[in-house]
Amino acid sequence: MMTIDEGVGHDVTTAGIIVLEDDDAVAHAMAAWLMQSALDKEDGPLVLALSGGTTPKRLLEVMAGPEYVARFPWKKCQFFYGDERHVPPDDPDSNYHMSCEALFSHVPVPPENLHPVPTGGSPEADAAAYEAELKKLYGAETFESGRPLFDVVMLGIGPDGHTASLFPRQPVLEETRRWVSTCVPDDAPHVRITLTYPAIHSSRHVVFLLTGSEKAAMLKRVRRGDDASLPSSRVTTEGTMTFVIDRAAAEDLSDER
Ligand SMILES: O=C(O)[C@H](O)[C@@H](O)[C@H](O)[C@H](O)COP(=O)(O)O
Repeated sequence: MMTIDEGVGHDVTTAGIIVLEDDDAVAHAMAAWLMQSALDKEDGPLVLALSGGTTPKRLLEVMAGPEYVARFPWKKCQFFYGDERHVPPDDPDSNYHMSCEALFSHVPVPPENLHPVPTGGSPEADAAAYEAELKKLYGAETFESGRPLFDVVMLGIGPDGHTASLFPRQPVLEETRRWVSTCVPDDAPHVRITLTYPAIHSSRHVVFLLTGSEKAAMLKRVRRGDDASLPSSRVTTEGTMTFVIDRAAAEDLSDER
């Protein structure tokens, strides 16, 4: 798989940051990199964990464009979700719903390549079912280092420093065994189902997508890495971690680059 800076056509700094002009540039660069990675992959499908949120939505919309409909190897890609709200799949708050509206209802992806988080049972049972689905794909009950579950895990960062549905102060942050867990945020609606830190760790690439000046201060805090109460700052991967951001989100990082 090509490195992200080759794919995006910009240098990644030693700190693992790529700064592009604006949210549109971020979306287009990520879409191009994902397509090339999927085309290049020879040893099985490209396995993605998608994120909810506004920046990924723009990326998915770009991937619904004619060039991607025609050239993206849809059959070669397995689409999972980093987290989900425990709501029906047609709920406006569902990440699956958002991804279908933005992308999947417009492209020739085989339905069996879409892996929405189940939300029809209890949150605990649905989390366990999603974990079982991931274990089936992986072909083992425990992670082996050097054999990542995901090719790419896409993440955002929320205003309280959460990522996926790993929210501050929640027990899920201490999970070491489960791959998928529930999370009940203090002040966000809906029970969530989320990948845990160990599942995110089993990846070739973790990519944080951040755009807009409202992300700048939190990004600086996360990048400082000295505040373990911010869930985003505790994400690790056995592969590479890259922040693909726009100028506005980068405005507080001048001392880092
Ligand atoms: O919303 C979700 O489904 C994700 O759980 C969440 O982690 C999201 O990625 C961040 O809150 C950033 O969201 P924005 O990109 O919309 O700011």
